[in-house]
Amino acid sequence: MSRSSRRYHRLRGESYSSEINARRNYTSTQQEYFGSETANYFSFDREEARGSTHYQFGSYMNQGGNGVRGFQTFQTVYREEERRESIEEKRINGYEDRDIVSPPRLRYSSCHNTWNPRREMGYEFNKSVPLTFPVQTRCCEPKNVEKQLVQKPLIPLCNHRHVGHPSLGIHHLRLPNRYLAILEQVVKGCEQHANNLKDGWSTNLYSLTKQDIALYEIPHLYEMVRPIMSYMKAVVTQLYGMKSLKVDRNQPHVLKYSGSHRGVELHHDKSDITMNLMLSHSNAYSGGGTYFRDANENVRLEFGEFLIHLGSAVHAGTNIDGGTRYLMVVFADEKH
Ligand SMILES: O=C(O)CCC(=O)C(=O)O
Ligand SMILES: [Fe+2]
Repeated sequence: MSRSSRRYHRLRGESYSSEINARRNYTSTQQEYFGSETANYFSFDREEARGSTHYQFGSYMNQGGNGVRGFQTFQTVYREEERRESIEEKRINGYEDRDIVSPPRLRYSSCHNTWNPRREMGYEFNKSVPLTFPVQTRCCEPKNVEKQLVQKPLIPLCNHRHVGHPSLGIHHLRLPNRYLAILEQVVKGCEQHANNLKDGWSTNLYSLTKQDIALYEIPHLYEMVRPIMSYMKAVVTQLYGMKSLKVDRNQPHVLKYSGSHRGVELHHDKSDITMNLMLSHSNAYSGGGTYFRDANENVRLEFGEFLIHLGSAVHAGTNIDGGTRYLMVVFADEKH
């Protein structure tokens, strides 16, 4: 094993944890541990080290290269992995743990002070909750690491996936179950409200969507969706690395597609970020969906699922063929 290949050693992310699991049952001799397979397994290049959570224990192994040292080092890593898992459990149970750092923020703010989330959307998000330890790296040492460590705890993401290439910044997620009952109330409340309006759903809020109601018109609904708004905003700020968001008084608003108003043509929104939450069950209408031109994908959300995308992403509301489709839409801007 060359000196340089010993220098950096990886311990991070999902792919790694399965390797660690495999190692739990690993009962090798110390010679095996230092075998060439292991050397490759642990080594990775400087570029990959940049911004990754990893442990530098190359120095241990360099100290005379004696097997006992190496083995102890592995034990340390193993214990760290256990600690990581127990933190993950705590977070899922709703504990706050201020040691947990958002990887994208740490990664980018430490490496590129001028990082612009809209320009560089291509970073990877773990499918489940991304968790890391704050570990300073030799090659990219954050100057104000103390400041960065005190951050908001991460919001657990439900069923997160990218629509199209991650660089498009289009996210498909689901609301946690605790919010779902509210959504049915929103549809009912809007219908009741529209029945009392002269023009029904045609409030002329937005020219394209035609049938929409701003929830501030229905104060009890506005209050009801407040926690959902907070949740979605927190997800947005986390995903795009933004400080906070501001919305105008038409947010959130509810759209209704029915009868001759079946969809909206290709367009982009005037917002920085758009959130689009499905209020209908998918068997309540046929056809429909949100079509993203650059991903060439029509996303047919299930009840309680939502899309987050840049306002600049070109998209359309695909025509429904029958039934009624309700959405709650939020146009938001980044607050600097
Ligand atoms: O109907 C949809 O899925 C998209 C709605 C939309 O694009 C909008 O309200 O701006
Ligand atoms: Fe839109």
